[in-house]
Amino acid sequence: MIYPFPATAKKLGLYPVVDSVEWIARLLDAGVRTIQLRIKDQTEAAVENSIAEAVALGKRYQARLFINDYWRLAIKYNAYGVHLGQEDLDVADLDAIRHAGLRLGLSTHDDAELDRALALRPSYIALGHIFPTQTKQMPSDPQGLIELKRHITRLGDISTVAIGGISIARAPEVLACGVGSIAVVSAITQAADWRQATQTLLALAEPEPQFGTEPA
Ligand SMILES: Cc1ncc(COP(=O)(O)OP(=O)(O)O)c(N)n1
Ligand SMILES: Cc1nc(C(=O)O)sc1CCOP(=O)(O)O
Ligand SMILES: [Mg+2]
Repeated sequence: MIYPFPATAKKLGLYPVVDSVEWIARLLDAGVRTIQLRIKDQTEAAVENSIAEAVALGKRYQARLFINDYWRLAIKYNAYGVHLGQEDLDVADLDAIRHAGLRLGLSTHDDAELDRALALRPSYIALGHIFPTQTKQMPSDPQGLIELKRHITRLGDISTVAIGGISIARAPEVLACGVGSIAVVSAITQAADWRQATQTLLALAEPEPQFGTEPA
């Protein structure tokens, strides 16, 4: 029997994905309460301090801080959660993450990946990439809104996150598909005015109330 990962809010709201502790600090201060530290292709030694600081900030702001990829360090510093992609799944120790009580978010890009993710009973499922993105080279085509809606319908009560090419202009149509969260990189980090962009996206995404009111 596969035991589920701890639940998170069904609607995680605005979910910025950023590559530094500086971004984590400024976005938590701006009111963001779901966020991911995504540092790519470094040694564990090189990212350890950043992960420790990000987790401490997440706790100080009572935010949902997910660590991308570096699941061992996420366990070591007791992060709120870990985000893993399909390739990460081939090497990560999911039992260790589950036993440590961390939430797990999983990337998916098509029905086969969705089947695999569902079987693992994660805390949320990310659906990407919805639109073309300049932030990451993607091996697949964008899924678009019709596929997003189909996946959301299939996923029912599971917490869902849409990612990939989501701008302020496109956020309303993505949210209208019923997804619980919009994950964004460039819409905030490349914005002419990141504070204004963050406030606009926070208002659009309307997250649920914070800790204490969500499922254990
Ligand atoms: C919320 C969210 N969704 C998808 C991803 C992508 O994760 P992954 O497929 O593991 O790719 P990398 O981010 O590791 O390049 C994500 N990070 N966050
Ligand atoms: C990190 C990442 N993962 C994706 C996926 O589809 O799995 S798309 C993506 C990049 C998203 O950046 P932006 O908001 O700038 O398009
Ligand atoms: Mg990954």
